[in-house]
Amino acid sequence: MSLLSVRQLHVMGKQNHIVKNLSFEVREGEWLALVGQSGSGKSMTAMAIGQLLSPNLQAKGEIWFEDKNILTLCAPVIRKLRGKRLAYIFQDYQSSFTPFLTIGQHFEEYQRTHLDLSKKARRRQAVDALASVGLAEDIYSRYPFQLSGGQLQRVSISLALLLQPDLLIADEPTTALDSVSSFKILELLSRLQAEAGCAILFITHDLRHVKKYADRIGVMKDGVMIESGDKDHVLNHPQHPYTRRLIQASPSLRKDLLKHEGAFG
Ligand SMILES: Nc1ncnc2c1ncn2[C@@H]1O[C@H](COP(=O)(O)OP(=O)(O)OP(=O)(O)O)[C@@H](O)[C@H]1O
Repeated sequence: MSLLSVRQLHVMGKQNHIVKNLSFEVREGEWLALVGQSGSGKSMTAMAIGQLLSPNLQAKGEIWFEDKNILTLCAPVIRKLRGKRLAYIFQDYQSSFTPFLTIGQHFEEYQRTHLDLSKKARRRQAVDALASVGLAEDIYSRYPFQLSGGQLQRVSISLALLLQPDLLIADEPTTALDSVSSFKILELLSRLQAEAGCAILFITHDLRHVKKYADRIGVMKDGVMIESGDKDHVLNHPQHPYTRRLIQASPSLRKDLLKHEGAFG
């Protein structure tokens, strides 16, 4: 069943038309990857979904989250939705943290806004959340600058999943990490998704990252969705020359594509 339905979305600045007539759906519990090279409008699409666009940009169209058109919601309602049902993790996770607050204080802030729990229960919940992403209890008292990039991104995942959202929007969450940490973060996301049953809208410019985890893929170019479908279908039978070029840019994917075309072409 469809959880999020983006219909004829346009994102515009004063001088530029960034996202053009974009329509797609995210189904309950699925992993949908939005791919495309830098500047194709993936992040602006993600930001429009949570009404997080900067004030100089305007979104037009419809973004249905269950029975609500997000683009018509007022600020307090969208804030509530964003905290509870819809969560984000970003490539630039460092800036999601306040440098002078400990990790525990970040949890506290989030929990006080959205939950009614005792101090003891809040601490227990935070420590359990940290454990679920493989982090020990002592992280709770540390400051963000005392953690590695991989550890900090794990903390932001545990915060994002704390309220068991229905949709997690992950905007290039591994781009700033080395390849070992990236792999671990993707494995972690995949495990947590299976446990929590939430849907993931995963934004990346790297098709290799989606090969293993995504259910479906949407390919964006210059603000337009040029191709979408089941992951295996898109990767093995790309219809658009641009999708083909993206696949060919990765040696392992290119090999698979050639194998398929050899077998079926
Ligand atoms: N505040 C803004 N005002 C005007 N244009 C903007 C603004 N923010 C982004 N853009 C432009 O929108 C276009 C799409 O940017 P977006 O960040 O969505 O691309 P992307 O596909 O996510 O790329 P990347 O993979 O590099 O993150 C770019 O040309 C960018 O310069």
